Amino acid sequence: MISDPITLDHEHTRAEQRVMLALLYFGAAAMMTVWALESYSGAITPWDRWLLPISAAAILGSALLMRRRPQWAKGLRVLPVAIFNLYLVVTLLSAVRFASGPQQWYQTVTGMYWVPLAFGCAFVFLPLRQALWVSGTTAAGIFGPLLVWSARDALPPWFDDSGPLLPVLGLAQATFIVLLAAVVTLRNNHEQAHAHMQAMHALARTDMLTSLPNRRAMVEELSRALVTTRRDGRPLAVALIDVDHFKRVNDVHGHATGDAVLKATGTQMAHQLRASDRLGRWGGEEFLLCVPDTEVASAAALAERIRHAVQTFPHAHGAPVTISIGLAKVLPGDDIDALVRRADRALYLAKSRGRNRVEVLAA
Ligand SMILES: Nc1nc2c(ncn2[C@@H]2O[C@H](COP(=O)(O)OP(=O)(O)OP(=O)(O)O)[C@@H](O)[C@H]2O)c(=O)[nH]1
Repeated sequence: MISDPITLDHEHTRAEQRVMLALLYFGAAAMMTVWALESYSGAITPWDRWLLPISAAAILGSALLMRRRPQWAKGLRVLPVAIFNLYLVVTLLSAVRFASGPQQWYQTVTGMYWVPLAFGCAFVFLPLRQALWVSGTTAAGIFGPLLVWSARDALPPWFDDSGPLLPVLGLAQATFIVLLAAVVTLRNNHEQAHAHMQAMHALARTDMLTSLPNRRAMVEELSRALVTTRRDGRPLAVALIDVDHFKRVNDVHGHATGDAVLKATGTQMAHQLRASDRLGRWGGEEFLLCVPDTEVASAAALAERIRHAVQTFPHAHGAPVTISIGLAKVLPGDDIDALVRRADRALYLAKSRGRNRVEVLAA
């Protein structure tokens, strides 16, 4: 059976949450690995010795908080992104300004390597507008001071001597932000189109008046049920259900009352079913019920329950409404037409034997 959109959405959110948490654990572990490598090789700066593990711990902490409070997780996502981006701005600018010799070069270059990752995190964790804002702020936080220092000749000599490093780096990072925004926009468009298609698919298979599956959906249901029955040799019963003297309801009480009766009858019948049974509007005042995995005797008992529920329902127009039900079981070699035709023959019997009854076609 196809999962309903709410279940699918819930599963999607849970899967997304799992990926986000895995990324945060991985990120914290990567930061601690960098810390260990740099500490071991002596390339670590005095501030990174503390800032790096503190930031990693803060990211891990926010991951654990998101796990503990899944209902806040969406709002909390900005936290690890802000921690990482802030750490990167501080450590990079400090390296340019306060580190010296090879340590300064190493910390600046590796810092620049991590900047695209900061943008990437923003676009993975946050909605598009927020991601653009965070990335823009991060880029401004890094390149703003670098530009000012460049204008004042306060940058390390190798920065300007080795070529137009600052504008090229800035352009590369800006291009990366544009690329990420484009990818996310394309993905959002794709998701919207997909959701729209799902809605259209559901609409095309739903009867507007009763909100039950329509004939198209029931034909699909029947063909699925027939495939399963043929494959597993499981029983299958199908019932055609027709409202008795429905023309009279329309003629006496009006078309609007007729519509209300069809709606209420559909709802009453649906209340009697198990999750695996499928009821749909076959057309006009006729409904079709597909009862998989059920012997015809049990299906007849279900049909009787449905008939009784409809008969006893107190309609707003004050008169009882009854239904006739024709039931048939699947036979070897049956296709949809053959099966429904036998249910229709059984329905004809129910009508001709006085209505408000269930008839089963033996073969
Ligand atoms: N209000 C309303 N009436 C509908 C709808 N679809 C079909 N009908 C009416 O249902 C009536 C069916 O009438 P008949 O086929 O003569 O059957 P019946 O009066 O129920 O008689 P039996 O089936 O022999 O018991 C027709 O008058 C249709 O116009 C609908 O969506 N709304």
